[in-house]
Amino acid sequence: MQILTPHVYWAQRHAEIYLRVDLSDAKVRRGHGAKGENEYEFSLEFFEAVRPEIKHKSTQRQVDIKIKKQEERWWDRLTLQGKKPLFLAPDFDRWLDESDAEMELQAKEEKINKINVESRVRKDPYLGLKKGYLFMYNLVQFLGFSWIFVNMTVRLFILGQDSFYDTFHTTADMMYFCQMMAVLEVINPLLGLVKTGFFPAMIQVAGRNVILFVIFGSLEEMQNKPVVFFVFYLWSTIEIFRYPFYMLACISTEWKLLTWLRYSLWIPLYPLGVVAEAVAVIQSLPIFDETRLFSFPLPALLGHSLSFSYTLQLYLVLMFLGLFINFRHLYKQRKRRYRSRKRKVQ
Ligand SMILES: CCCCCCCCCCCCC[C@@H](O)CC(=O)SCCNC(=O)CCNC(=O)[C@H](O)C(C)(C)COP(=O)(O)OP(=O)(O)OC[C@H]1O[C@@H](n2cnc3c(N)ncnc32)[C@H](O)[C@@H]1OP(=O)(O)O
Repeated sequence: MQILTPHVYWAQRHAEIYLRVDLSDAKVRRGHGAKGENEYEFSLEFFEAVRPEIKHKSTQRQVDIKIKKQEERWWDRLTLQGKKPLFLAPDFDRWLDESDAEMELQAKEEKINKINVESRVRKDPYLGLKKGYLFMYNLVQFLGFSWIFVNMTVRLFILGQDSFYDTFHTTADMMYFCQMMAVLEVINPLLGLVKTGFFPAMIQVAGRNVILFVIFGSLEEMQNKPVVFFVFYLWSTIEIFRYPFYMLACISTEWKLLTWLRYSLWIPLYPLGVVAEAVAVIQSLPIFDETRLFSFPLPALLGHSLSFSYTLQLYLVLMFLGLFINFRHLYKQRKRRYRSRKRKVQ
């Protein structure tokens, strides 16, 4: 019995080669070809290296062979030699040109990504609970800061500059409540509930709480100073946009204007806030020196006690370091937000 060469049809993708051998009911080397039952054989020297594992499936009509390329790239032709063997032809049932194959690959990747995201989302049975908790937290903070903002604005319109002097007495309770709640913003990233970095949140919350509880809260002499007005007004101005932005994020909604305000208002407000807080710290230094509040007892040899104002002077340096860290963080968040949105639009 003579050994014949079967017709072989081929097509490729970036990662693999498909061969279709025109033999029906093929067993090893034997099959039913154009010239009847015979022994068939063919050999090909590929354009580039392929992996050793080869998959093949023999059906009543043909033998399908799938070979993986060593390197995932598009080949100019199937064989190393430029001249195509006579028994070889394109498999038009599977044929795709390079750009179509790329599109097919992209569609496959997108499908896989979608399935991955869906399965990840489905895997978290507490997602609804987490979103519900975050939504409620943001709502409460939004209402709290809105109350402070509206109260201060109305009083400013009615009383003018006189309203500067009793900001603390009219709004401090609500500010205490909101800033105590804000401690959750440090805990949330630790629990993996939000993607926020732990340090930026810690700097923000600790920084504000030092001003609120230590400087304003513990020194009555500070409570009727106009600086309280500026600090509270700057804090609440950003928060009445930041919290609704988070609330919408919890229900996968976005308002462009709100997003823009959340990621832009901090540019003037943050440095102004730090300057206002620094003024409050500087104004409190002589009061701490005078009252000796929180002063650190020293051995008699070294003097009476070390005034808390020295700690606050060190804190002033930390404040500007904190400003630098958080300014950089917010700048990166802004860039990330607008870069990823631009990519989605393309
Ligand atoms: C005793 C030790 C003391 C040590 C400290 C010493 C240094 C002190 C220096 C302090 C200086 C502070 C000055 C400051 O008080 C002055 C002012 O505040 S002035 C007013 C202006 N201020 C601002 O604009 C800052 C406002 N604050 C913030 O923006 C945040 O607190 C901050 C942590 C700084 C940044 O926020 P974040 O990292 O969360 O950025 P994103 O908003 O982009 O959020 C990231 C993703 O997480 C999702 N997320 C976050 N939180 C929530 C939430 N509560 N609910 C739902 N989702 C949330 C958010 O949607 C983002 O998700 P995605 O990326 O998918 O969009």
